[in-house]
Amino acid sequence: MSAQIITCKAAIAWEAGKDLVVEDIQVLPPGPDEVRIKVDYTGVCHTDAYTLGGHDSEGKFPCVLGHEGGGTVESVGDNVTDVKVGDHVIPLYTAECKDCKFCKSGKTNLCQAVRATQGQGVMPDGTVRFKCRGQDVYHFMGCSTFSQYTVVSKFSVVSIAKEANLEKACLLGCGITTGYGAATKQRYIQGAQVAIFGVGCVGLAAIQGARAAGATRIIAIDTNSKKKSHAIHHGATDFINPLEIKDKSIQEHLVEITDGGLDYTFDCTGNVKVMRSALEACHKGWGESIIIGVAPAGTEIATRPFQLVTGRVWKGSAYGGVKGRTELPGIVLDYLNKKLDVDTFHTHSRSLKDINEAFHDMHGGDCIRCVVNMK
Ligand SMILES: NC(=O)C1=CN([C@@H]2O[C@H](COP(=O)(O)OP(=O)(O)OC[C@H]3O[C@@H](n4cnc5c(N)ncnc54)[C@H](OP(=O)(O)O)[C@@H]3O)[C@@H](O)[C@H]2O)C=CC1
Ligand SMILES: N[C@@H](CCC(=O)N[C@@H](CSC=O)C(=O)NCC(=O)O)C(=O)O
Ligand SMILES: [Zn+2]
Ligand SMILES: [Zn+2]
Repeated sequence: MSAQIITCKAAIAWEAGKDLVVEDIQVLPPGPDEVRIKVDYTGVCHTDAYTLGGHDSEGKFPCVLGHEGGGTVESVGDNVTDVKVGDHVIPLYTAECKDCKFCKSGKTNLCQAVRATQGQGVMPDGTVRFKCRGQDVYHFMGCSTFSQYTVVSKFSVVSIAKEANLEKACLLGCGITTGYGAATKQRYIQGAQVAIFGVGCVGLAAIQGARAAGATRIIAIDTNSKKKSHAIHHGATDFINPLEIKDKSIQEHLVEITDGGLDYTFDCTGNVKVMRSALEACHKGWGESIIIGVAPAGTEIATRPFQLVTGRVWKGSAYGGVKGRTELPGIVLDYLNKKLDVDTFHTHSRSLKDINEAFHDMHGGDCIRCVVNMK
């Protein structure tokens, strides 16, 4: 029997800068290369707030935000073979087609098969699967997990072990995998001195990745001293609140205490001034700074070119460099085998009707991740 339109609840972002509105939405059946998912849980990431705040140059409204979900496959299109009805799945905002130039390069996880339409808020055929009050509603990051049901491309979803609790595993859809992957994928991190700027969900996961990969000194830097205990729990050896450093910049302080600078630094704030500090805290000749944070539209990074001439490297990472369909099931197994701590990132819970409170939680200073129960 072919799939029908589903009417369910979703949190609609009608316009930038306004609260989400939870109301009925119609979710169309999946196309031949698509998967319809019953979303069980979703995290709320800083990037959702960034787009809702009007800072995303790709932001399209009205839309269904959310990209850190876990759910169950409800129906699949005729050409879908890798996931089946009833599977537990994670939607992937970084798709993996396994066939494009990017996927086949072996150099990047940035599959381009659906990226152009994803950025326009539509499915690969150029149309949407959401309607509300008779109006088309855009998709977001190819996931739109703030709806009880969503439709994604078959390249943007992966099945995971059913033993993994989706209330926790949903966080592997973005924040944890992003930080953990970005650190573990650095080639020479074993024995390295590392600094992580911003220790929210992404930064804490980067600390955990650096520890797992054998970094010997891991310096956590955050303007919120309440993050210190979380940072130490995940493996930081030092915690610095940059607001407490007087008479010198944080990068000067870091260069001093590390005998010339860090081997690796990670920006997990999205603040372009912090990105500069992170680059300039790197060791001359070889230090590498990885930008993970997403900066507001219109902002730009700056440093003296001499910083790069003298051997520091500035680069970036999306979704931790992880290829979702190939690698995420193994990361979920690491979680199940207790090699990766996921549970302690889940500090707050909300129901769908209270989803706006999850955004307030995020800015409250004591929240790592708020998980929304979509039932
Ligand atoms: N590249 C990618 O694939 C991804 C990027 N991101 C981006 O990564 C960034 C981090 O995300 P997330 O962990 O969810 O965000 P959080 O807001 O949870 O964490 C950021 C942390 O940085 C702190 N901070 C703010 N300003 C400074 C500063 N000047 N110096 C040091 N610390 C500071 C914040 O403190 P306070 O709480 O006081 O504000 C907070 O503790 C965001 O920009 C997000 O959009 C997220 C996921 C994937
Ligand atoms: N749309 C923005 C850029 C937003 C961005 O950089 N997104 C990250 C993921 S953030 C997750 O929480 C990312 O993966 N970027 C790579 C990509 O292909 O989008 C803009 O237009 O600036
Ligand atoms: Zn995110
Ligand atoms: Zn691809």
